[in-house]
Amino acid sequence: MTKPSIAMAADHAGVTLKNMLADHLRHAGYPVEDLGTHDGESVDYPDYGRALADHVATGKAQFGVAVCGSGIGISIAANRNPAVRAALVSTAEAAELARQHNDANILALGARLIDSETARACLDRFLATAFEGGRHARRVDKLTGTP
Ligand SMILES: O=C(CO)[C@H](O)[C@H](O)[C@H](O)COP(=O)(O)O
Repeated sequence: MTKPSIAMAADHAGVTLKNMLADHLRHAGYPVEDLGTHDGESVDYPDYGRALADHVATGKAQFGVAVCGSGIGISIAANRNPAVRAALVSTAEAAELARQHNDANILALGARLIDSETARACLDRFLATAFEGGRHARRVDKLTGTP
């Protein structure tokens, strides 16, 4: 089965975790596009959150992974795009619910608040879980103003 394409972005605080997760995904056979940042030089998370959101919203990638120190700033930035549902999670259960109930299209992680094994588990569960639809579709539609 064809694997969905994944775009990834991080600020300086998230670059190490982002790179580790990109390697993990490539090893598992996912097409991955890395939108940066690429080193530890201080950068601004809104720039990366916005670029990732644009990428997902325009269909260049099916899903996104956003990482900053807490995951908060970059998820706020990504969620300013109305086509994006970025979910900041710290457990695999939350990652599963983000897909099942919210049809989240970006997974956000806080590199300073989560260990790499848990982050990998969150990502794997996120990508393995389908949107349930049904009553959840009505609610997701309301997020974008669809009657
Ligand atoms: O947006 C954040 C906080 O909600 C992220 O954790 C950033 O990565 C963080 O603010 C960066 O902080 P730094 O002191 O400039 O490394």
